[in-house]
Amino acid sequence: MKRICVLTSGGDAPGMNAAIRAVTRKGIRTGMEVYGIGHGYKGLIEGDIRLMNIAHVGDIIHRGGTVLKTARCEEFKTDKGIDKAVENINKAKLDSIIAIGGDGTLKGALELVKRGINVQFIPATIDNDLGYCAYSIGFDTAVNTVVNAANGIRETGMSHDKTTIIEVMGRNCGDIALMSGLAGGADAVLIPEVKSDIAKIIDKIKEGISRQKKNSIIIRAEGADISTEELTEEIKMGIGEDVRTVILGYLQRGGSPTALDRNMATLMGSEAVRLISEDKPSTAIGFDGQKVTLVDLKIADNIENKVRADLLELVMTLA
Ligand SMILES: Nc1ncnc2c1ncn2[C@@H]1O[C@H](COP(=O)(O)OP(=O)(O)OP(=O)(O)O)[C@@H](O)[C@H]1O
Ligand SMILES: O=P(O)(O)OC[C@H]1O[C@](O)(CO)[C@@H](O)[C@@H]1O
Ligand SMILES: [Mg+2]
Repeated sequence: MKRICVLTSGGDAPGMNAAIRAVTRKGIRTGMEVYGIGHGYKGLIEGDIRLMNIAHVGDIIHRGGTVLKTARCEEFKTDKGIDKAVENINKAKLDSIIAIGGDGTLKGALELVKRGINVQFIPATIDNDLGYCAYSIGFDTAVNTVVNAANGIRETGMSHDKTTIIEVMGRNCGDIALMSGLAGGADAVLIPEVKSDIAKIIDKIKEGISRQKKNSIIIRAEGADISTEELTEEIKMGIGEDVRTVILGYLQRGGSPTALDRNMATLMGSEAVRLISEDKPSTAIGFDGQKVTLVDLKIADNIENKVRADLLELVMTLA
């Protein structure tokens, strides 16, 4: 009987629970013993390893967050920390680890692989910043959350003739800003990957004002090259009108996962168990829009993430 374990690491992402459910239930029903690790790599170091059963993952498919809990664990970035984790993995006689998280979690998984542990990686981060795959679990829910917020902001902005700057998450990746800007009909989007052209944005908003459109929406990714405060000041001065600012923050990480995120999580979780049952090497699992994709885990970490920068122009053309 194979003994496998599942953990969630880094920021939580909507859909992580659906992935935990798929891994646990498919694992058990394939004849495996499935263990859950609490608080990601921290739990591996501390030996927080518990046996899961079918009921443990009941009623979670629709919930955001992660029932296994998650953490950012600095100790796991040290040899001492990783060695302790490997010791616990061997002590518990675990055949394979299923790690669910973002780019940092992938780096951590690579360290385990270097020490001879079999790891199946499932991408789950609202940032969508993993270069080896087109999509990460949680991104769709986060974008929908931003778009819903932008809808409300648009209504009050329209009523008061106000321009609003919305700051969104994404760390060094502009995908949340770009895709929510496109879906929310924003007037301009600022992302970390592209130098911001404030004069162009001001001209665009002024053009709107000249045709009586006084409620523009600008979406700024948190990693963009100008701060929200500076941007607000510059736009205020440039258009000669008051500007409001909304920082969406953690609400982008919570919320019930969309059907897309649940299904991605379910398919990838199921695939991870299949790979282990067939004794496959460590793999980074992904999705290309239609089907699950597989990349050698050692290669996955070196694939650079590319942003659809051309969409910035499209946002402004359509505004
Ligand atoms: N270079 C590394 N070596 C070993 N472990 C790492 C490395 N980088 C990150 N990790 C581990 O992975 C954990 C999660 O990484 P990080 O905090 O970057 O989040 P993430 O997985 O990228 O998710 P998100 O970006 O969505 O929050 C870290 O706290 C650390 O324990
Ligand atoms: O949870 P923390 O440590 O505040 O991290 C926030 C970061 O995590 C993310 O929400 C991803 O999980 C990023 O978008 C953001 O930069
Ligand atoms: Mg990350």
